Amino acid sequence: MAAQVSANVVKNAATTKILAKVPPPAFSQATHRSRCLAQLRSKHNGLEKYIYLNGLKDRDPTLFYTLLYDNMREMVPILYTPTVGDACTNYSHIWRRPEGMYVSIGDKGRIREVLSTWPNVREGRIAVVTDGSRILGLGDLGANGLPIAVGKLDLYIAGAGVRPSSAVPICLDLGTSTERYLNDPLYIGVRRPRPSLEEMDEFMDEFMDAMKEVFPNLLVQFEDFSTDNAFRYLDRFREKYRCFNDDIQGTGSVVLSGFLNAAHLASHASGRPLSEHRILFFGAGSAGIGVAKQLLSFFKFEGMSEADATKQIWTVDSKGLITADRPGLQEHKKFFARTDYQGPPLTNLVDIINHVKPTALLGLSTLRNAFTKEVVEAMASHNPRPIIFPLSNPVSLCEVDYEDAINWTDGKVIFASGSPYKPISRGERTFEPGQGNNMYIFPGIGLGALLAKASRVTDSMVEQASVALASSLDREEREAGLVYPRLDRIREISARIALAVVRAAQNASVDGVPALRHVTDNTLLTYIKEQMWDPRPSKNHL
Ligand SMILES: NC(=O)C1=CN([C@@H]2O[C@H](COP(=O)(O)OP(=O)(O)OC[C@H]3O[C@@H](n4cnc5c(N)ncnc54)[C@H](O)[C@@H]3O)[C@@H](O)[C@H]2O)C=CC1
Ligand SMILES: CC(=O)C(=O)O
Ligand SMILES: [Mg+2]
Repeated sequence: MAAQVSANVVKNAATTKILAKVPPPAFSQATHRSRCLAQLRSKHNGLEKYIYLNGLKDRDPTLFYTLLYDNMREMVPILYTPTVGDACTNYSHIWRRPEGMYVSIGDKGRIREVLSTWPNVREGRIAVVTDGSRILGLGDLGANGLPIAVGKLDLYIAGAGVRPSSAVPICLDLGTSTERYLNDPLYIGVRRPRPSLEEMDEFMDEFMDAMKEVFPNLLVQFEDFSTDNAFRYLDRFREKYRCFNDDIQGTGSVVLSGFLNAAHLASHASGRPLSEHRILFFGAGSAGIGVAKQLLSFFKFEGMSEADATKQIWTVDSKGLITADRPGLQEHKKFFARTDYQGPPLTNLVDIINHVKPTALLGLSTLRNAFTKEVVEAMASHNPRPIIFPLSNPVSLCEVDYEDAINWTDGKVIFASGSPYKPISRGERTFEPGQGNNMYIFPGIGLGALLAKASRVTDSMVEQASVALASSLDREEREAGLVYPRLDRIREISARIALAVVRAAQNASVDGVPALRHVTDNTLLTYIKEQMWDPRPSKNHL
């Protein structure tokens, strides 16, 4: 693309200065892609790589997305977790150019006007919206949270074929409670504490109303709101607008999917039925409780009632095992609070494991190395193949490193982490970790919801997305004992998830394209794939 543009310039202008910008005669796109990869690999750390890629996207978006498409395993950990965490933390310092929209608390009363400044509002299809109050597990980063929205949208573009011009990254700049940013002369956001709940509710009501008016075809993905607000705004808006919360629903869906595959492997080893799985959640925030609620579907698939399914789940927060008799328990923790434990508070994780005897331990706590050797060994003492999913992001907050989990279980662990780990070789064997990250699911949910023109995102759409992901492993991946498919296949997988989401929307009568109801699954899948934007120049751009 750069070569074509420059060639046109040469035709129309005869100045040596412009001629000097023409690529060399032997220029080829293929060589240039290799050159860009070499430049990327020459950078010394993740943040430098992030800055390089960010510049490349600005200079030549088609080249950037082609490279991303062809090098998902290498580039996703830079543009997304873990490195996007560094990018967010340091965003005010590495900022180069506007790459998304800020809607500030000062814009209250004129949000519609602000949103209308976005170019091509009619093309807007997916907005990832964060208020920066809980970016990954890194806390309140305020206006520095924008790169998480940009990174998620890059996954929509590369992983589900959403057109770049349809992607709308938004950071709500509402202040921050992080002193260090308020005192940083380079801080990019408004310098004020976060608003009261009342003021925030007014802002959010106006924002969502304006979004619908300005971007009539948009799906809103709420991302990385602090836990209370994540639940509150999902409840408040889910029936009224086409929206979902990625940390609650996307994470729930992706973990249900990995758990479906993991539970089969574990039950095969133990000989115990699927209905007897016992799941312990370490961390009971928006992600922990969102996943726990979604895992009720696992027991439901085994024919159990919701009440019986709830008994198979235990939750732990910073004060220990969550029991119903704990004074002042937050609303979102009540559903799974245990009523069958009366002893002194259980605060030590090994004691809790020995009490619960879980088959699975899921970490969504933001507590680095919380799954110590003793914890992992306790899990292995109760299970021939313990399921251990340390899901906190980025890697610096992960509950246990893959290598430790392998060593401490003698390779028996069934493992998936939120951020990526590399495979580990032991003699003849190679152990390959799963990545239990909502990045596998939200591109497909978004694509399906858009193509169905769904008026809202139902629980059944989220659940069916999960089932589609779980069943998307190919034979080689199953034989390798994986619980998630490999990232290189994300487009194929997103198309299958989108198919399941369209069907679920139709079954729930929230779809808006009657013609798609009567086509076969094969025809629908072909249609979905045809709609996916492909950055590679030789492909059809729809
Ligand atoms: N893998 C994935 O796809 C996703 C991962 N996450 C990760 O999940 C983590 C949690 O996110 P949220 O639920 O929104 O955060 P949160 O801050 O609301 O929840 C954290 C939970 O961990 C508990 N916790 C903190 N310290 C603890 C300790 N010492 N012992 C026991 N429990 C402790 C807290 O009490 C709270 O219940 C983050 O690191 C986030 O990156 C979130 C969404 C998706
Ligand atoms: C993956 C993700 O959404 C999170 O860590 O918040
Ligand atoms: Mg998130």
